[in-house]
Amino acid sequence: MATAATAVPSAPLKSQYEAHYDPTLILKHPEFKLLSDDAPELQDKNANIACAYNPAHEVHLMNKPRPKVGFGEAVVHVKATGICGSDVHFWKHGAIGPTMIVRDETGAGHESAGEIIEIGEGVKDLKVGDRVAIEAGVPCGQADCDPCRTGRYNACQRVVFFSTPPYHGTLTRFHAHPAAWLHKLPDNVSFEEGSLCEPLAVALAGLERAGTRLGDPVVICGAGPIGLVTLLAAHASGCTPIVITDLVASRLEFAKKLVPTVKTVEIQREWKPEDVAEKIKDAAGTGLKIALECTGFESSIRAAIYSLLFGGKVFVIGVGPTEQSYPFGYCSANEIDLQFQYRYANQYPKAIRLVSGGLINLKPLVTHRFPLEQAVKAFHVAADPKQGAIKVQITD
Ligand SMILES: NC(=O)c1ccc[n+]([C@@H]2O[C@H](COP(=O)([O-])OP(=O)(O)OC[C@H]3O[C@@H](n4cnc5c(N)ncnc54)[C@H](O)[C@@H]3O)[C@@H](O)[C@H]2O)c1
Ligand SMILES: OC[C@H](O)C(O)[C@@H](O)CO
Ligand SMILES: [Zn+2]
Ligand SMILES: [Zn+2]
Repeated sequence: MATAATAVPSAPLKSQYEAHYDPTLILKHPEFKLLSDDAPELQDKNANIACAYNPAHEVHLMNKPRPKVGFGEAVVHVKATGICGSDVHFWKHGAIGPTMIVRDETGAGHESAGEIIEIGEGVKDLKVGDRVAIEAGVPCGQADCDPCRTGRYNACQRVVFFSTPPYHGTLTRFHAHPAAWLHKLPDNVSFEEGSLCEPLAVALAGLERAGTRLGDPVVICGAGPIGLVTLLAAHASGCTPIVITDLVASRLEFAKKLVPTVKTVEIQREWKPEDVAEKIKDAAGTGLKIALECTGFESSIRAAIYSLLFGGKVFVIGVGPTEQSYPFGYCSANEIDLQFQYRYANQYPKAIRLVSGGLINLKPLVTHRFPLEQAVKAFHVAADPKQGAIKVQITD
């Protein structure tokens, strides 16, 4: 497989930033403006409408200049974008961890797919009209970058991850992207499914690094979108039995509809992790080898630790607070491995093959759809637990 280092076009890094990715250039651009509810741009299908959040915890539509295609790039008409929990988190809380901080207007969205409408010089494998999934993280691909050189490009320190501050996201009508990070969609994979390949890529990266195998008994902690795509992927890869936990009954019911054989554990907040672990073990009916942790909460990670056999592995996909504590003595005496996932590398082609080949059906995950002009409404639905949304999609 080609590594990131060979796949990235050889345009100088600085010019890539200058061309499209420097948010200060976009914000200072005369065409950039926030849109009122009656703005004429909302009626104009050529306007590059985007959805943005800011440090005042507002979410609104903005108009961005239409991107010009650069060397090795394509302009994509974005047709479908899913709202990720991190989009909502950036809007509501203004930061994720100590480094990703919303300091200005920041365009949302990194789960997108669309149609190519313009091709830049030097692009050989794609053409106008191609349908593509957008891999939102664009690593530097430079020879002096060890993660890029060795194919673990999710660790690239110079990555431009669209929608993570300071970079605007792909929840916009027109988006210029390096062609090397666009993945062609087969005819039987819809734009919505293409956009859902992003959370699927997270789950696949987790399963790959967790080392799950055919017949492995596993528990998935948390039945949010990430837990649910992890469930679909674990099921497709032959894990059995699969137990899934959540605090919310409706999410477990959703999991059961996706994979009827899954065993569910509805956790009560007052239960101690050791008690949760007993319920998980009871539900499994057999010793568990791997926990795929999809909440990031300490109590859930602790429960996962206690639920496994000697030599088991807790694989943490969830993102939690900067500091947490774990039962060291228990992990040590029971050889429990603890492992983590940060985004993904080399997963999009696999995700697309799995969807196209019929092994993973992502369609049922979409519970709500809104047109681009109503993206703000979509954000409010995604952020309100009472609405029962799993994946909110914005289409154009
Ligand atoms: N590693 C990565 O690269 C990566 C990428 C995307 C998302 N994530 C993280 O994955 C996690 C899940 O994302 P999501 O979009 O599904 O979030 P979500 O908040 O929609 O879902 C989390 C689910 O966990 C449940 N939950 C909370 N506490 C629990 C507990 N103690 N036990 C069992 N279930 C519990 C919630 O009820 C909810 O249904 C988040 O932490 C997110 O930041 C990580
Ligand atoms: O799916 C990718 C994740 O949402 C991102 O890593 C985000 O959480 C921070 O940039
Ligand atoms: Zn995300
Ligand atoms: Zn790099």
